[in-house]
Formats: sequence, structure tokens, C-alpha cells
Amino acid sequence: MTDFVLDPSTIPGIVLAGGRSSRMGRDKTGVTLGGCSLLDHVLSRLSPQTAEIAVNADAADVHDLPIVPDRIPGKAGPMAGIHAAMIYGAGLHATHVVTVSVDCPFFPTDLVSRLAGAVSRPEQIAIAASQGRSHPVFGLWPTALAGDLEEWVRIDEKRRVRDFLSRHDVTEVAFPLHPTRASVLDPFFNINTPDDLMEAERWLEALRA
Ligand SMILES: Nc1nc2c(ncn2[C@@H]2O[C@H](COP(=O)(O)OP(=O)(O)OP(=O)(O)O)[C@@H](O)[C@H]2O)c(=O)[nH]1
Ligand SMILES: [Mg+2]
Repeated sequence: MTDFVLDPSTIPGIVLAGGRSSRMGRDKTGVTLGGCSLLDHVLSRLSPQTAEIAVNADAADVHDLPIVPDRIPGKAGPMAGIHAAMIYGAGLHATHVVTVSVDCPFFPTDLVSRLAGAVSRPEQIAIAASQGRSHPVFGLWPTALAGDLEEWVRIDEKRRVRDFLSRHDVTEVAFPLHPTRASVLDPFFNINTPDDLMEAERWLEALRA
């Protein structure tokens, strides 16, 4: 039994868009899919699920949303974005933040509620998974871990997300595949290359059919 309950409607959501997009060759945030930017796809999935939304990036066309740049310099990887998200959430007096990746337009519509429902202790991290693989950029993070994460990024040269997670109490939440007319879609399908973008166009058609 646990008496720790997290209200998903109070959890700020941060879109991680601070990477180099090197495989795509141009900033993934503004790449269009079905005529809308990837950022717009992700915002329409996230906004019904969270209280406030910010975008982790150095600079981008993010409408009138707050931009949260990395605090740790040098493009230190996704954990630097998650660190910036934790600091942002702490500034809003939130105990937890949710992160999603800008290059993943089909993520589950019940992501935040299921992650929030999975944690049973205040310092527990919840991470999404599908098909037996975890997707740590889709996570629910206690803002109280910001100091530990900052120190880890400074001392751990490899900065593998999994190595950070191994220091903490983590629960994984498995999400089902999504049936479409074409085939079953992994909701965490993510777009790294121009070929992935073409595949995403086909998934979008299949979802609309
Ligand atoms: N803040 C921040 N976010 C990052 C960094 N590197 C990657 N990310 C984010 O982490 C998520 C997963 O990263 P990738 O899929 O590798 O994206 P990417 O690094 O922009 O693309 P590549 O350069 O092709 O690897 C994306 O949402 C990126 O925006 C970083 O150095 N800082
Ligand atoms: Mg990368």
C-alpha cells in the first residue's frame, strides 16, 4: 500500500528538442510531417495531458511557449535536457516533470496519467517502454533529483541515460502497440533520418485511414 499519489494535471511537461539533429541534417523541431511541424504534433499530444508546457532548446520557433535551455554546457546529451527540465519544474514548485522527445509524434495519449499512476514513492522515476525496450526520454522525473543529475553529468564521461537510471529507483511502464490499417505502430516510433520521416508520413496516413 502507498499513500503517495501524483495528480497528473499538475505535472509540467517539457519537450526535449535540444539535440543536434545531425542524422536529419536540419533541426528536427521544425521538420514537417503531414503539413505540421514535429513540434506541433508533439504539442497536440502533450497539451491535453499536462498543466504547463515548455520546450528544451537553445532557440527555436516554439510559438509563445517558454524556452528552457540546457544549464549544463556543451550539448551533453538528453540527460542535460532532462536536467534543465527538472530545474524548470522545481522553479514552478512542481515535485515532478514529464519529458517527451520532439521527434516522436505518435506517443501515447495516456502517457502522463500512466507514468504518474506508476510511481509509489516521491523519489521514484517512471520510464516508458514498448516491445520490451525502454524509452528513457519519455519519463516522469522527480525535480528533487536535479542536483544528483547535475553532479552525475559532470563526473560520468559516457553519460548514458541507463547508467544514471541505475543509480535510482525506477519503474518501467509498458505501453501497447497501436493497431492501424497498415500494421501495428510502436507509439514510440521516432524520427532520426529523412527516411524515418518518410516512414512517419506513411504511419500518419495509416492512422488517418
Ligand atoms: N538538451 C539536450 N537534448 C538533447 C541533446 N542531445 C539529444 N537531445 C534530445 O534527446 C532526444 C533524443 O536524441 P536524438 O534522437 O539522438 O536526437 P538528436 O541528438 O537531436 O539527433 P542526432 O544528432 O541525429 O543524434 C531528442 O529529443 C533530442 O532533442 C543535448 O545535448 N541536449
Ligand atoms: Mg543524438
